[in-house]
Amino acid sequence: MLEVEDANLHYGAAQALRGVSMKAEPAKITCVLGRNGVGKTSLMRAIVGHHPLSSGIVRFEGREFGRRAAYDRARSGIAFVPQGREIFPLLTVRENLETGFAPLKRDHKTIPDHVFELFPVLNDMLGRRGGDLSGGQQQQLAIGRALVTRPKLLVLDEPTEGIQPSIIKDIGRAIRYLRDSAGLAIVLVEQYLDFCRELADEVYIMDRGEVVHQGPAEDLDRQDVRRHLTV
Ligand SMILES: Nc1ncnc2c1ncn2[C@@H]1O[C@H](COP(=O)(O)OP(=O)(O)OP(=O)(O)O)[C@@H](O)[C@H]1O
Repeated sequence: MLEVEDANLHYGAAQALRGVSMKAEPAKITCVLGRNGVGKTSLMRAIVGHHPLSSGIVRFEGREFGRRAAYDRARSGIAFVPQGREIFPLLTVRENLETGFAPLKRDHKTIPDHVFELFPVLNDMLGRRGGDLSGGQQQQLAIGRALVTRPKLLVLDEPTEGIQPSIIKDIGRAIRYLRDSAGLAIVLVEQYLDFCRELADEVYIMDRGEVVHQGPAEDLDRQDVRRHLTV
């Protein structure tokens, strides 16, 4: 469904991705791991169209994206939950969710029921400002907003960062539901290894802009694989 082939990405003279290839499939969770600054966010930004590749291909459902803009990719069914959540602090929870309507056709502009089933707190707080929510609630809001766009592929960049354990569990349950019941393809960038091990089907490990390991989640128990993740 999603294929990245031989991706290179630069910030000026600095190269952040070096020949990266990866895939993500429907009803599977693909985890991207690696230490700080190895290029995980850059890869996600290239997939969703926030930063252009210098060379290489991003293909979704058989179509090459080339230089297509982020909103166009959202319309094709890609949703992004960015690192740091980026919710609108002065908009209400409802208004934040409704920003997800942007890529939808007029008669699809509704909030799907499963958003409130997965995250009941959002229903309880619809009239509250986004900035008044806790970090964990904001993360649930960011995921909810992404689901409003009715994605086929959900890209999550470190959704557990700075979040309390009970909400991490809720987020894990939601991600599993989205894979198993909604059949979404999920790409998950994570630093929290146990969360990844519990959820992932396929794992990619990056180091210095390159993919240094690819394999099933069980590989994370191998010492030669783990060494890529230790400081
Ligand atoms: N906008 C930018 N301009 C210049 N360099 C950048 C920019 N964004 C990232 N970089 C650099 O590119 C490299 C990869 O960064 P990236 O954020 O993709 O890594 P990461 O693996 O997601 O790290 P983290 O886990 O800290 O989020 C780093 O060396 C970083 O300093």
